Amino acid sequence: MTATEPATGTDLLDAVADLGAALRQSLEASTSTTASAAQLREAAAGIRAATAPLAALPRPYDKLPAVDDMARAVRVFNPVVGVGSGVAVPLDLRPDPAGGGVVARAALGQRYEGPPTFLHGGISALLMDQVLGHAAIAANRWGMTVGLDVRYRRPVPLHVTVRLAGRVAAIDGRRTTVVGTIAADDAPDVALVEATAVFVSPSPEVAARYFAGVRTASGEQVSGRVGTG
Ligand SMILES: CCCCCCCCCCCCCCCC(=O)SCCNC(=O)CCNC(=O)[C@H](O)C(C)(C)COP(=O)(O)OP(=O)(O)OC[C@H]1O[C@@H](n2cnc3c(N)ncnc32)[C@H](O)[C@@H]1OP(=O)(O)O
Repeated sequence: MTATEPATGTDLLDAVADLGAALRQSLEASTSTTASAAQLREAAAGIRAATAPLAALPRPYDKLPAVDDMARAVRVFNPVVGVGSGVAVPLDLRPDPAGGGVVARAALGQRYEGPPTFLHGGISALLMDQVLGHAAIAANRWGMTVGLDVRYRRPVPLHVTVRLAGRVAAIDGRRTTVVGTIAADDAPDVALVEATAVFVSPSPEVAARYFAGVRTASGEQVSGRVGTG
């Protein structure tokens, strides 16, 4: 393929993922380097120069990326699971083979630091919101978060593989209650973080109002089957 040909499905997705990985490497390096002021300025100039051509081709925020796949809950720029996102881990959530729910493993880097050497508590909450949301979707219960309760039992160490898991605990009308944990992968029964979230499926009228203007890349309306991730 030449540079002037439009990128197609897989090629575009590969490129989105490649740029996402480069952005994450850049963020991780920028938060864990001892480079001099001159080296930092040189890096900043290079990043700005690389960004300019992207910024010149903006996508309206109510038009979904061409490589999103709403039917499979794939959102490439989601800030937790999106392969194209610089801020995402990205978590690779899978069905939990132990039964019910979803699970992911990840070692979290310096860019998510809160207390020195430990994960920021707000990041734990973000990760749990997403993990529990996917557990709801895995049970065919998509909804928007209306409540998220997070208990921090022990700090989550950086650079150590942790296990993030969630499973549906209760269903009541449009409400789905989901519970989950973050734990060291080698001690999965000792929760460092415990979370409970309530997701509510918007009524059709509310969903239509919220998402009426949202379109897929090919111009189809996604109202009523849109996700929030
Ligand atoms: C097809 C798949 C595509 C997938 C695609 C990929 C997606 C992949 C990502 C997934 C993972 C995302 C994870 C991040 C998810 C966010 O980040 S969501 C963003 C943050 N949340 C919000 O902005 C939600 C704000 N809240 C609202 O807009 C409205 O409350 C809602 C949720 C639309 C509900 O409004 P509504 O439809 O008018 O419902 P309403 O009648 O008020 O309440 C319905 C029921 O829920 C109850 N309820 C309401 N609030 C609460 C509450 N706080 N506590 C308990 N119960 C409550 C009500 O009491 C009522 O109960 P009943 O009376 O029926 O017994």
